[in-house]
Amino acid sequence: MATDSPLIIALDYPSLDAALCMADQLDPARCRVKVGKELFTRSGPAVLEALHGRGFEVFLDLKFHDIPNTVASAVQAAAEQGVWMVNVHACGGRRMMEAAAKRLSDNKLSTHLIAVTVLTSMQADDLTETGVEVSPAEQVMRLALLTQQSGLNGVVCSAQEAAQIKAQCGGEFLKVTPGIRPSFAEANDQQRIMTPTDALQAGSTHLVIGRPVTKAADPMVALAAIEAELAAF
Ligand SMILES: O=C(O)c1cc(=O)[nH]c(=O)n1[C@@H]1O[C@H](COP(=O)(O)O)[C@@H](O)[C@H]1O
Repeated sequence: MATDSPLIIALDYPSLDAALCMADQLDPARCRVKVGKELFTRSGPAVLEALHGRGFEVFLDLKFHDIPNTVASAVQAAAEQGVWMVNVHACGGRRMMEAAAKRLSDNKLSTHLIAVTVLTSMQADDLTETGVEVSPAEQVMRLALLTQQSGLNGVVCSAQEAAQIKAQCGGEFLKVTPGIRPSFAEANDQQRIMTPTDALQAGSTHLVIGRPVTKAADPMVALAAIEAELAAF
């Protein structure tokens, strides 16, 4: 089922049962869901079948980063399982991203392909330790432009960088932003955060939200509070 909601709920659970227990409380008309490394490593493609069977559009977040042929083949495998979106790491470089995008278009696969720029858990000193001497905002912009030139549909970035990416890459280029923290939620391990409304105002096209909903005392109350905030936007 297609939805025009910007919300993507991260199903970061250690088992298929736990993930489906959450999914069964969600409405595919009101959000998409994200399957990440922990859940996919434990449950495999069965989780994709189960979520598709419930009508959800799925973002398969495995952040591929490898040589071009390996990443292109992994992206093709994901798309052939019908996922709505899949991602790679932009720091894998132009040839890796171009190979992945070409593999999708050669096979007429319409899955959205996006690239992670700088993880929302990172700050300037984390980048410095990896040899990147520019600020997170500069590095995100550099990788966003590279991603666009490589033919991908958008990036994962923090909402703090969404406005600049919108200005340079345009409104159609997807800005998928994790690190979303409603005022009632803790930051946890996220560093570059923003509230849902501020994120949309800044130009985010999709908001990835995990623990503020999934670890809330009542996940549905937390989700309703976020939806109410966005409805007023
Ligand atoms: O690619 C992602 O989805 C991602 C990229 C990034 O830079 N930061 C980030 O937090 N994520 C994912 O977004 C989700 C955020 O979850 P919460 O911090 O619980 O809201 C997690 O599943 C992360 O793996």
